[in-house]
Amino acid sequence: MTTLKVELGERSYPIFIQANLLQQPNFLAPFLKTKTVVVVTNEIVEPLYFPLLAEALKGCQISKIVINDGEEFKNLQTFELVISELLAMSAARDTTLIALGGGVVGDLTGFVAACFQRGMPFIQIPTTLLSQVDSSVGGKTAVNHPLGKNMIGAFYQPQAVLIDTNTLATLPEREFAAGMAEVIKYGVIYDAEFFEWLETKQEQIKAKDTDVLQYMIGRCCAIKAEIVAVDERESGLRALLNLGHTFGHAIEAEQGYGNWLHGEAVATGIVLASSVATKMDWLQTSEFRRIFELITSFNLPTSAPAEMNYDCFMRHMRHDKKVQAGKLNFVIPTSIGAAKVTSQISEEVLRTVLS
Ligand SMILES: NC(=O)c1ccc[n+]([C@@H]2O[C@H](COP(=O)([O-])OP(=O)(O)OC[C@H]3O[C@@H](n4cnc5c(N)ncnc54)[C@H](O)[C@@H]3O)[C@@H](O)[C@H]2O)c1
Ligand SMILES: O=C(O)C(=O)C[C@@H](O)[C@H](O)[C@H](O)COP(=O)(O)O
Ligand SMILES: [Zn+2]
Repeated sequence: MTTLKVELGERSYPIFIQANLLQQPNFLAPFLKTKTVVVVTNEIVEPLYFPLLAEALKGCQISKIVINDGEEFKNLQTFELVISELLAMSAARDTTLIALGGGVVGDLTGFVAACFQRGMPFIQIPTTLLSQVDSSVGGKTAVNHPLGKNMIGAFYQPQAVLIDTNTLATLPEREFAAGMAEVIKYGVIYDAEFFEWLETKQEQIKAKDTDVLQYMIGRCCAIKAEIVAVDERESGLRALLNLGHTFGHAIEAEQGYGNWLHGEAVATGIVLASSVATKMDWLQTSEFRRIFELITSFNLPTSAPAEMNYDCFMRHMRHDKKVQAGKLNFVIPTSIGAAKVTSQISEEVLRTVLS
């Protein structure tokens, strides 16, 4: 078992990572305020993992809310639907919400928890690689708006993050690869040694070696916990976690949140940001190549949809949350293991990279 902690004073919480965690007796009990629990999940995950969770919650009064599957359902309509179901079942402020699923279920459930009666406790049980390494940790909760990704949300931390790596056994390969984009991100922005480790462990990662996955997920959660503890609300350091997202979110919004997966858009965004960095002479070409090669080795896309030109990107990117005083800020790698946030990118370079 890997145990980590997100240090946020009285809002601190643990992260547990273990194969078969869902089958450990009483693994949830310490984090429940009362014995009334509502599990939010989706139509794909529910038949796979709700029965195990229900077994672990024996003795509690359990209800479940099953939402539609897909990023296009991470919106205000689903938010309202979940709130209405909570009201219909007379959920109260001390009911615990449990998010069982990927980042869509986690982000939406967290936002519901932040808003329902102005805040109720929630627990993250992430079941995709992406949600285990990134979205379940750190308290960014949100839904999308047609005009912009994660435009409506709150910073709201869970009571605990409980990761059963065995759930990855049923995850489609394309979804696993999408999660690898966020994994690679941590190496690029923060940890050169981890990036090198990823380069050498590609085969074991693809083979889903249990120990290798446990270490990889643990390292990502540890980096994220460290960053969030320093800068919970993204006034500085935390913005680095947004590497690739300014371009990536533009791709997702342009596609109407279908077609491209979040991780795929982020992978392409990382390549675009790295390309900007080399053109501005901030990143060596040899390092650009290593980033590009690691991303392509997991079959992730590296170029934006052909129909998206500079103007199209700019139209979406003006809604980016890192806009300050009307200026767009980009996260740009400066070497493997380090990145900076800057608005000082020439229009010419941006036009070249986005054309
Ligand atoms: N809050 C944050 O800090 C943060 C960080 C990164 C990403 N995100 C958000 O996370 C979302 C992406 O998350 P995601 O990649 O997990 O997508 P997702 O939640 O859509 O899950 C991907 C697919 O896998 C299915 N699935 C989930 N677990 C499964 C399992 N164990 N076996 C089989 N199928 C399974 C889902 O039903 C879905 O079809 C995006 O909305 C993104 O914006 C948030
Ligand atoms: O936790 C963070 O901070 C991140 O930026 C992690 C990202 O991987 C994630 O996709 C996040 O939801 C993006 O946040 P946003 O503020 O750009 O909507
Ligand atoms: Zn992301």
